[in-house]
Amino acid sequence: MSDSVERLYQAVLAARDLDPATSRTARLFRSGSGKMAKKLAEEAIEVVIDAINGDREAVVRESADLIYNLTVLWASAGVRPEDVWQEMNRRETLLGIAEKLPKPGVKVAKPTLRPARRPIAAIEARAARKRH
Ligand SMILES: N=c1c2ncn([C@@H]3O[C@H](COP(=O)(O)OP(=O)(O)OP(=O)(O)O)[C@@H](O)[C@H]3O)c2ncn1[C@@H]1O[C@H](COP(=O)(O)O)[C@@H](O)[C@H]1O
Repeated sequence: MSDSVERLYQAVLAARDLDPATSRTARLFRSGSGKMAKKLAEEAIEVVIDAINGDREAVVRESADLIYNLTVLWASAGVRPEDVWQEMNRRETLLGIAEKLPKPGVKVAKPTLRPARRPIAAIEARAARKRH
């Protein structure tokens, strides 16, 4: 996924200064971050509505629009996809460590004590007695 988002991000950067008459992206950049944020929010709401309605195909289509509008807003805010991947990696590492630690307030069960094993020497002595 990150590869196609990278390519889309580069395409958005390349379209930023094109003729607004032919490029939706250039139009969005002319309109400013308020309009970009509004488009992103609209697409997010469309995804939510389609998911609630159980329209899987529409969720896929609207998700692609959502990601496009997200990359436009990133480009406008000076955020690069790799900045987001880095943050995701940081969380993955952090949560990966956190998963291994006991959660605060959760009591860790004490290991149950097993009955002591009979000494091996005693077993060997019994085996020796049987042989005689
Ligand atoms: N990936 C996309 C992309 N995804 C979605 N969209 C557009 O965003 C629209 C979704 O918004 P809406 O549903 O609001 O569509 P609308 O009703 O026509 O909305 P308005 O923008 O007219 O208000 C879709 O219909 C697409 O036209 C995209 N527009 C452009 N790109 C890519 O962006 C790059 C630059 O393209 P241009 O903007 O055409 O220069 C190219 O690589 C394109 O492939």
